[in-house]
Amino acid sequence: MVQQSTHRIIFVGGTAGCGKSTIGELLTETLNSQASSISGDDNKDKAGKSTDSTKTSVFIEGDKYHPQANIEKMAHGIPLHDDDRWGWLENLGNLARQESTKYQNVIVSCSMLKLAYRDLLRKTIHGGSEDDGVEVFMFLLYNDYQVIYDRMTKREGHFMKAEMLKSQFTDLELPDVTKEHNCFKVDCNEDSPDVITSKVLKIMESSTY
Ligand SMILES: Nc1ncnc2c1ncn2[C@@H]1O[C@H](COP(=O)(O)OP(=O)(O)O)[C@@H](O)[C@H]1O
Ligand SMILES: O=C(O)[C@H](O)[C@@H](O)[C@H](O)[C@H](O)COP(=O)(O)O
Repeated sequence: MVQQSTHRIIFVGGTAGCGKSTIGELLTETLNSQASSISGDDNKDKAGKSTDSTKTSVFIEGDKYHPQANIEKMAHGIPLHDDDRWGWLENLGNLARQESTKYQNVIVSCSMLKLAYRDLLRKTIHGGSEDDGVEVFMFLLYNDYQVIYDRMTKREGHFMKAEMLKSQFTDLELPDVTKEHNCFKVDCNEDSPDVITSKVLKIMESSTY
């Protein structure tokens, strides 16, 4: 079990369109609701969401932190290269670390397709020491190409178009949990966001600290 005093940084990753934002947001809301029902603090807004004063978890949408040049590249259908990604990943790692001093759980959506990207995130967060009271979890949401492609063609107003999905699958390096601590592939199939979020929570619950 994760110790109560441990702050968690939970990355939700995978290819474009796999559901990072959807699951990241739902996971954050679920953790906030759990915390407010445990504390008996029922400060909810009209939509039933936890209010700021009760929040123990925060969501960071990784796409919001891309430099403009990256957004323009992707919007023009040009896949990013490693050199476009290092600075973005480092910023996200630093931001997550910073937020973890304020929140019990920091949830970050970030594709982190390659092992080297995940290594950089872990290194940025922990520096030299992993014994720093911050536990990093990484989840790579996985679904069949066609399922994601179809969803992306229906998604409106996003800079990333479905045609970019091929290059995302080419870059994708799925994790092997025996080699990457606390890094898990989550098979999404046709599961609903609620079911996927429960899977993620269950994995964290059963992981040892
Ligand atoms: N489990 C799911 N079942 C059905 N549709 C989903 C599911 N997860 C996400 N979606 C839909 O798929 C699209 C892509 O999801 P999104 O969260 O934006 O992915 P990402 O952040 O990984 O690019 C959105 O239109 C979203 O509503
Ligand atoms: O919502 C999406 O479609 C994705 O999140 C998408 O925006 C993309 O995956 C990365 O943010 C770009 O970076 P990568 O090329 O490193 O995935």
